[in-house]
Amino acid sequence: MTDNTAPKKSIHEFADKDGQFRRQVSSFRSRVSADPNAEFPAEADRYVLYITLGCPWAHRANLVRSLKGLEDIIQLVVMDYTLTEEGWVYTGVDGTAPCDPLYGFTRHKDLYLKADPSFVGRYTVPVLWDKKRETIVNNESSEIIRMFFTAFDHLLPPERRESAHGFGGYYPEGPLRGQIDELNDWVYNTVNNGVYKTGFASTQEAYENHLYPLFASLDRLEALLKDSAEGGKGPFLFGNHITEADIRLYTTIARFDVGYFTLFKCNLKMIRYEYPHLDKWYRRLYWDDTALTRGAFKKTTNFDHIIKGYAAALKHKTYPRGPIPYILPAPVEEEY
Ligand SMILES: N[C@@H](CCC(=O)N[C@@H](CS)C(=O)NCC(=O)O)C(=O)O
Repeated sequence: MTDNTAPKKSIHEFADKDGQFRRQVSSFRSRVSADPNAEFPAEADRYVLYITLGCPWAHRANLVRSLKGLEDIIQLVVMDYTLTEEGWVYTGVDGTAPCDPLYGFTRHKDLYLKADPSFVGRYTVPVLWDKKRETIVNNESSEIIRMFFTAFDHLLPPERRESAHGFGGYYPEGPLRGQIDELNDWVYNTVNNGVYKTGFASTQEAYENHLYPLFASLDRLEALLKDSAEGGKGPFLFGNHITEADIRLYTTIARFDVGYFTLFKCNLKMIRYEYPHLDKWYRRLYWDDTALTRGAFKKTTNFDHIIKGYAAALKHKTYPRGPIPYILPAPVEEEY
């Protein structure tokens, strides 16, 4: 039997031998907890979030950190957007950190090896680091955002606590939770990770096998948002409130026209021209600066790092300058 997942010669060789891209399973899976006696209790100035601004998975964590107003509680470290043969590195380019502020490392790899000298695998972002125990708590974005939703709530003003929002929370208890999970599941497989399976495919067959399901899912999301808006349910995926499903979809849609369409050949349709409801949903989130988001979507979206990061990952010598503008203006009231 062929071992499709055998070690690769280059860090930039993303597809396995059969032409398919398979995402590595995250290794550090502990949780920060509100319980003061837990192994990783939620405390101010104890945890550090390591990211690059190009990465959509890291973006999820950065976005929820901002949405929740955890900026003064969880430290943020931003690395260079260029994936090198050594993995993510520190260079200080374009406003990124010159080196790791805790240990002076110049490679992200060294943080993984500090946590576990025997670690083998890809040195991914995001990473949530514990300064006290000097180890990685978790490197799986879907779990980091769930911790951020609730674990630090006792350190936040009452209106920012998940419990204050009842059924309007990001991942509320009750019937909506199952619906969010269900949507997350197909969106992850065909959209969030679907763009990677399409863009990193190294055979025509693998590319096409993921391209069509990706656009079928975008069509499905467009229909869902159209129904929701026309049925008066509200502008978001589950009505009037932003949920985890909006957050997880946003970081992919923000990269679509500027990165996946151009560089990953996900180019059957553009969000801005062919998906009016999806585009309106996206623009509403990005441009919002009300108390609902306090500008968190725009603040955490860096198109320059996204475009340059994807071009570098594919080893392109140039990066695309279009489409201009990177995002269309905020929707006006008549559009709602
Ligand atoms: N399952 C992880 C995936 C994270 C991931 O794959 N991050 C990419 C950047 S977009 C990475 O760090 N890649 C480095 C590499 O592949 O060497 C999560 O959602 O947190």
